[in-house]
Amino acid sequence: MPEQWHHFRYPGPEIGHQALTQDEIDAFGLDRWRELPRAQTPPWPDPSVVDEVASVLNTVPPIVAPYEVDQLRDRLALVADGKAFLLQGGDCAETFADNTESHLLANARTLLQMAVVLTYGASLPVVKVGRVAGQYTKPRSSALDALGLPAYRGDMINSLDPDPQARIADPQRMIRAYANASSAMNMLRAYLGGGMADLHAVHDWNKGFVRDSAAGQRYEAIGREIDRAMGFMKACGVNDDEALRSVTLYCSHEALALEYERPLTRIVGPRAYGLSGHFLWVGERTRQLDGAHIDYISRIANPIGVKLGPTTSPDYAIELCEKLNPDNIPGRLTLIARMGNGKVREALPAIVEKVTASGARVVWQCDPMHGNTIESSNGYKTRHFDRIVDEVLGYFAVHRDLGTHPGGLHVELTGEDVTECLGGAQAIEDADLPGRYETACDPRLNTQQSLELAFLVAEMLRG
Ligand SMILES: O=C[C@H](O)[C@H](O)COP(=O)(O)O
Ligand SMILES: C=C(OP(=O)(O)O)C(=O)O
Repeated sequence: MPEQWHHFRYPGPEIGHQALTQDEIDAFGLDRWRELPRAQTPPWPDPSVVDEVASVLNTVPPIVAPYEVDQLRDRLALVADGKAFLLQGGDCAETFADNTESHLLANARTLLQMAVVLTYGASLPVVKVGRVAGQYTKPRSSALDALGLPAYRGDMINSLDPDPQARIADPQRMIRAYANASSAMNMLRAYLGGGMADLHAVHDWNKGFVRDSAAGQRYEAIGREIDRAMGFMKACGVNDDEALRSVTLYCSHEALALEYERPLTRIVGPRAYGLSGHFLWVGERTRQLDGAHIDYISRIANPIGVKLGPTTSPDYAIELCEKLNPDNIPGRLTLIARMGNGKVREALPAIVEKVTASGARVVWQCDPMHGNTIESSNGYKTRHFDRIVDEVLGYFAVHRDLGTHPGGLHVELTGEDVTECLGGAQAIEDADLPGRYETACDPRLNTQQSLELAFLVAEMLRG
């Protein structure tokens, strides 16, 4: 492993305790993005307020710790090597109003249930990453919404309220986003390390409206098998395995508002870490090779991801690997295919083939959501479960044909009983969408649909 990737373990030089000269700081190039072309820049009305906010964010304690970031990169290295699976999911757009204990726990429970289904079904360790504690920005296709108002760009930037004043980008929202992200992470760490994720409690995650569904019943059956296996282990004298009692849930979000990311980036020892989250990704609309976002993520030590839409060329993917992972560190780079079910079978193979032939060690991940967005007959932005499943099937088929590891799944989901995506065992139809359509941006899978998908993926991994 190259020297600069050696782990940075506590106790080591602590954040903020290093006396670096300005030249030494500049050498990290963390502000180079400011001179580069940039898509989806938040329309801040007054740059001086952005600077004031940055000076606050510069000194706050970070949301995650460098050693956790290193640990996630190591776990993702196992995924790159085909020895683990990456499950990433959560809200499309987190909101301040929904940053509640019940919402966070519902989402975490859904991820835990999916992870149990995958771990049990596929006998593979599952690395769990939430779209949580920072997923407060959204890239938009258009600067104006259907009402002609400035588009909602995520709670970190403006408000969802359909009011011209509320839609003005407000830099102070970055401080609220930071506060909400820190409290979310604080609560999740406490619950997941403190008994909620104990495998002895698998049945407790299967709550009310899910328990009675077909997916919930199937899950209960796995829960009973796990109970039996734990009883067996106990009888054998294996009683207190920490791995069965707590779970590490890493947090992730799109690195879109660089005015937020930069002050939360800290130089620790020989490297810079983006400490707003463990895993940061760059989206389909901001992945220009010479653009600001790719430059920023190239300079931090975090595990990072880039979304790849159907127009991605194999050459672009190679250049991306060279730029973002020149040392070819496994676990550093995740390539997230979001091609659409109609395109994945034709667009993905050449990319996987070329990247594999180059020797680049990446994590492959499938986002079956973002290429499958449609408008329902009654005007809702939605996705059909069948198309989501079909993209996952296509993605697995591509990897099976090429002998590569279909390393992970990236989905927008919620632990609430929403009606945002069509289909699934509940057979949600257009007319059902208004019932509980609560997302601030894109439609999410509800818990039952999420579990159904997890069962399908587990079967494919086993196969
Ligand atoms: O979540 C992803 C994007 O922000 C979203 O799909 C863009 O949505 P829009 O096309 O409604 O702007
Ligand atoms: C905007 C997103 O995805 P994409 O960049 O793939 O459209 C997202 O994942 O929130």
